[in-house]
Amino acid sequence: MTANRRVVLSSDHAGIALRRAIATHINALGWEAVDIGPTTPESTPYPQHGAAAAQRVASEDCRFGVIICGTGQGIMMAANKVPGIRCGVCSEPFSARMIRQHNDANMLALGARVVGEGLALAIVDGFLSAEFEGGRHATRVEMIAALEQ
Ligand SMILES: O=C(CO)[C@H](O)[C@H](O)COP(=O)(O)O
Repeated sequence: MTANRRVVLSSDHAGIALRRAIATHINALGWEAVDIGPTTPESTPYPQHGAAAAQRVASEDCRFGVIICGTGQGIMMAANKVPGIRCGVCSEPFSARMIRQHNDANMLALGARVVGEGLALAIVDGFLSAEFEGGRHATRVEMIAALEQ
């Protein structure tokens, strides 16, 4: 499958079960889940996993990323340190649609200790089905990019 249908998935130890459920769901939707782990349940620091997934998106090897830790917050913070990444934490589908439509987000962060599996899948659906609207929002996204200089 081409890079523009690939979704990289990563998590810390808190997000392993949810990550696997999301990978299965993403594949069933016709995207290709690129699950970069971790696979074992030992405690593992979220910054390295957020950064690893973010690099796959920033390098355009994958179109989107979905990253998971206990709250989604720490792994989101790490991912957003990688130039070109726009990642938001979402706990409901409306925000997941809006970060695509208005913010052109390329990564979604979820909290495995915040949302259950059913809600998480609905959030992923919202994120993957929405399109960036451009227009006035493009100017604002360009302003975010300028902050990276
Ligand atoms: O949510 C997180 C970061 O934002 C982490 O998953 C959480 O801090 C891990 O905690 P613990 O080491 O107690 O499992």
